[in-house]
Amino acid sequence: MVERLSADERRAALAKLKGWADVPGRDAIARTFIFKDFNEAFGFMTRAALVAEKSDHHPEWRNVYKTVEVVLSTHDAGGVTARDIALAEAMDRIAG
Ligand SMILES: C[C@H](O)[C@H](O)[C@H]1CNC2=NC(N)=NC(=O)C2=N1
Repeated sequence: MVERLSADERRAALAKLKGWADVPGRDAIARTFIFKDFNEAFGFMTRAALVAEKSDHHPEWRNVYKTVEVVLSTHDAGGVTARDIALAEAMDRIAG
């Protein structure tokens, strides 16, 4: 059973990530990615989806043209866990 991060652990994790922030009123983190065009945005989502599937940990995301809004939280734990941080790191790497 993966455990929710404490507030301190989450703050430290956010400091390591690029452009992720707490979601007000919810135990989740979010980042909005803006790409050159839809092709780049969807390519990002395709690569991130493969990582999500491989790690069995999936994002909540919304894509409008070149923008991808991502929210990460571990549903089974009811909040942010190490799995969310790992997926956020992977997304940051994919987005470059
Ligand atoms: C059965 C499957 O392993 C679980 O439902 C996984 C799938 N992907 C998941 N993704 C996220 N974000 N949180 C989960 O708790 C979760 N659980």
